[in-house]
Amino acid sequence: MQVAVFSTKPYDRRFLDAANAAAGGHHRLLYLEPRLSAETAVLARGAGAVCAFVNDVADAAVLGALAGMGVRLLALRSAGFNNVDLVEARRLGITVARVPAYSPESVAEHTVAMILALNRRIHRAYNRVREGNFALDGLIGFDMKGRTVGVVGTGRIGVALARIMLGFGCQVLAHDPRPDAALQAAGAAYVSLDTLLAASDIISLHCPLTPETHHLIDAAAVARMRPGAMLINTSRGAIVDTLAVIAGLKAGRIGLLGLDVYEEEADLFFEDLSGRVIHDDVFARLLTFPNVLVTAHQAFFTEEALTAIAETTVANITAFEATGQALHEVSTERIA
Ligand SMILES: NC(=O)c1ccc[n+]([C@@H]2O[C@H](COP(=O)([O-])OP(=O)(O)OC[C@H]3O[C@@H](n4cnc5c(N)ncnc54)[C@H](O)[C@@H]3O)[C@@H](O)[C@H]2O)c1
Repeated sequence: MQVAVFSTKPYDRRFLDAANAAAGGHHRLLYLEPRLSAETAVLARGAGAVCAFVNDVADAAVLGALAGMGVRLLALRSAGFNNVDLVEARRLGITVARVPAYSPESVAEHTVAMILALNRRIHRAYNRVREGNFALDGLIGFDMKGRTVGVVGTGRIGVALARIMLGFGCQVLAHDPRPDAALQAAGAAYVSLDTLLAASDIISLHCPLTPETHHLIDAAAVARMRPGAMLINTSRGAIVDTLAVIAGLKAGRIGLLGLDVYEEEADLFFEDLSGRVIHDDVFARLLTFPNVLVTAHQAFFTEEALTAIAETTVANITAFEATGQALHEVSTERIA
């Protein structure tokens, strides 16, 4: 099958080529650097399938253009699918497939890296030592053992993080409309979101971005947090109202903030913009805080995750070509 692969970097090509070759090399993968958008959709002409990533846009206009060119499959190289208009895809007869689970540990372990780096001020210590400043003032952290960690969303990634935190000797509070019995048995306590926000030293977000979770962390949620609490978002940017969080940082309500995702990241992340002026003043303000650590949507970025993403994506395309059904279709009940 001919596949137009949008938003590709050299590493995407390496892993997708290997997965395609291992599966028999059946697909012609046309690698495209641009993001999928209304302007770039035309690049998919001639392809039966489009492969897209987290900041590609598959709204009604894009899907309409793709359907008009004969595209029948949208294969996402991600677990999240908040960037796709599923109702419109179904109406147009475009199957949407994703990679539901590709190494929850990759994201959970990056979350732990952010928690520990912020706690022990590693980002500041690294710069200090390089400049010959070996003073410790301002670098005081806290023992993780005995602290309360609130995990919002205990699916694959949230459970993996919760288990690591239990291993650190933390008390784990969880919030999810579908509690995980095994995690409960392992020692996590399910509570309301308000209780979790009020009782946690560290709050980590692992729910999907949906209309219900959009700006889940808003000014009211920030006001409920413990003064000085740590907030980590490695899920999707728009779960957090960035302006509310900046106000929380300025007020000292949020003591430490770790972001791997940002609500307006599409114009920034995955590109080298080091020689340019950042026009996003909200993002630029975030970078000025000494107690904020930002990584550019890299939580998934491990050998294991990239291998699994590529293999499942190729398997989705192969199955769709053979049977008309992808292995991991975004189920229709998720549309309701
Ligand atoms: N930063 C990265 O590189 C990266 C990589 C992969 C996934 N992600 C993000 O992580 C998210 C979680 O991934 P996953 O594989 O664990 O997904 P998952 O589907 O296994 O788990 C999501 C959990 O969130 C719960 N949930 C839904 N609505 C909720 C709400 N309002 N409050 C609390 N919980 C709620 C669900 O019941 C489910 O248990 C994805 O949706 C994606 O946005 C980020």
